[in-house]
Formats: sequence, structure tokens, C-alpha cells
Amino acid sequence: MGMTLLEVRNARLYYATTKGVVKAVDGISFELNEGETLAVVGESGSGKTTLGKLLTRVWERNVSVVDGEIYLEGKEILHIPEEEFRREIRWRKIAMVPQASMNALNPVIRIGDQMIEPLLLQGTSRDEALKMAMDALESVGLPRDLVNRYPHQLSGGMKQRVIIAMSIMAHPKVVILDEPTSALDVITQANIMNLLKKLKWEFRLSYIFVTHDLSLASELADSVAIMYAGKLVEIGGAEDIYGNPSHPYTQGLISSVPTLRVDKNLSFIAGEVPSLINPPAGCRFHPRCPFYRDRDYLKGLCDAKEPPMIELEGKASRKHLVACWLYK
Ligand SMILES: Nc1ncnc2c1ncn2[C@@H]1O[C@H](COP(=O)(O)OP(=O)(O)OP(=O)(O)O)[C@@H](O)[C@H]1O
Repeated sequence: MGMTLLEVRNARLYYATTKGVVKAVDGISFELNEGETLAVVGESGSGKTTLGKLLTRVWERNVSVVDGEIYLEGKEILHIPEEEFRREIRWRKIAMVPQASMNALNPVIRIGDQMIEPLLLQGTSRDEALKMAMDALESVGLPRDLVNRYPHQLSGGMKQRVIIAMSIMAHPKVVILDEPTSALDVITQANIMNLLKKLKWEFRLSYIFVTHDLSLASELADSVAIMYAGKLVEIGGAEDIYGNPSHPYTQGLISSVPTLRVDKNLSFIAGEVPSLINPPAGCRFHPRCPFYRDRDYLKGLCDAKEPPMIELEGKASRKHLVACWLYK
């Protein structure tokens, strides 16, 4: 695996709401290596999309706290001026396929015009930008003259290819894919996954693949990061996370994955993701944790002190880290 491309240190993003401050990403650290696909997995509301927003610096007006450091090839990019980020980083180094973005294409504006807009904003000429758009369409298996068509003429799968083409057209290093196949039928979903694999090799991309679906993640991921209630609870090489899931939340997620081959009862994790306005003290998962419930020595610990990241022995080249008092 390649060198460290992206390093996220203690990143936070909070939203101000009338009910209080939502700590959607609350002190997350991880690294992404060159050529790696890191899947970020968690239930709805765990902060996965917010993490993508932090990395691309695209966020709503009600964001109240942005903190931590993000290094891209050794250069800090979370705190550089917006103008510099727009000119040099967004699309050119880090691009994103936002959740449900294919539905955000304007049906009455030509595909080409929508694709080139971010490039024009960065100062690329119209001719150059159109060429980049057509090259990208070709790379995702669409005809070059699609630039002249309108989104309402395309199927869902084709629209998603257009969005993916947009993300790679300026040859970024990192692409953040937020649920890139949700809302597509299973066949189209499989085609898109194959396309993502092909593009990864062709353009030597690194992916951050955001999904709630552990089995989908397994198709693409070299490494997996598990998010729970704004925190990272476990991260490691895919073989360690799937072969030796260590955080009780990860274990619950894995045993909730339905399988066609084994006839077993689905084991669900009781309860739901807590409010991120007043999250539980200590480990945020403790109110749902079967070990906390059953083992007396964990009382007064998991509900009081935040667990540190503990390194486990793993098989993969990436460190296997878990934030859980069971391992201390
Ligand atoms: N602009 C906003 N203002 C206030 N709260 C927000 C805002 N955007 C997201 N949130 C809240 O932040 C938390 C994390 O949301 P986020 O969308 O990052 O989670 P997620 O894991 O991506 O979930 P999903 O898979 O449903 O998109 C949720 O509680 C959500 O309601």
C-alpha cells in the first residue's frame, strides 16, 4: 500500500440548531493511503456525510464549529483560505460524489454545461473544460456527445455515471463517494461498483466510500472505519474488521448483515443512535452495549470515561484500532 495521502487529526464539525449544538463529527482521526479505499460505515445519523463535508469544505450556514487538522500530501488544508481551497483542492485534489446527487442534476440544463461549471469557476477555459468533461464521460462508459443532452433524457444509472464523471474530470487524488449506489436497482448497482473499481485503477484514485452497508463496503474496501454517534469506534484493514470485529458495535453491525447461505436469525442492535446534542457520557455506545449490560466491572467506566483508541494485533498492514474499554 502507498504512502499517506490524507491525514485527518481530531476533526470536529458541529451544527447550531434551535435545540442545541449537534456534535456530528466529534474528534475523529485517521489516515488514508495512496491507492487505498477506506469505507466509512455506520448507521444513519452517525456523522458519515458530515465527515465528507469536512473533507470537501462544503457545509451549511448553521455550522458552528470546524476544528482539527486535515493534511493532504503533508499540507494542512482545513484552515487555508477558501479561495485557495476552491482553486487548488476542491475537484482537483479532493472530489465528492454527494449522496443522491444524481437527483440534483438540473433537468433542463445540458449535461455538459452542468459538468463544466465548477471548472469554469476555477478559471479553466470553456473549450478545455468541455474536453475534460467529454473525456470523463468516455471513461465512465458514456458517449462524448452526451454533453449536449439533458438529464431528463437519462436513466438513473446513466445520471449516476455523469456524477461520477464529474468527480474524476479534473483528475483528483481522492474521491469521496457518499452512498454512490443507493436508489439504484441491484444490477445497476453492480455495474456502478465495477465502474468504480475500473476508475480506481485507471486514474490511481484513493476512495473514501461512505455507506451504511457493510456488505457493499466489503466489495471495494481495503480498510474500514466504523463510525458511531460522531466518533470513530474501530478502524483497520478489511480482513481484520470482517474477520475479527472487535468493537461491540461493529460486532452487532456484522451480525445484522443478512446472508443467503447461512440460515440464522438476524441479530439486531437494540435501541437507536443517540442524540448528538446530548450524547451519552463515556463511550457513546454504552447504553446499547451488551457487554456493559452484563459485566459489572464496566459500570462506572464505560458510562464515565471516553475509551482511548487501543491497538490490537491484526493481520493487515494497517493498524487495527478499537475504542473500547474491553481491551484495556
Ligand atoms: N445542517 C444541519 N443542521 C443540523 N443538524 C444536522 C445538519 N446536517 C446533519 N445534521 C445532523 O448531524 C447528524 C449527522 O448527520 P450525517 O448526515 O452526517 O449522518 P450520516 O451518518 O451521513 O447519516 P445518513 O446516512 O442518514 O446521511 C445527524 O444527527 C443529523 O441530523
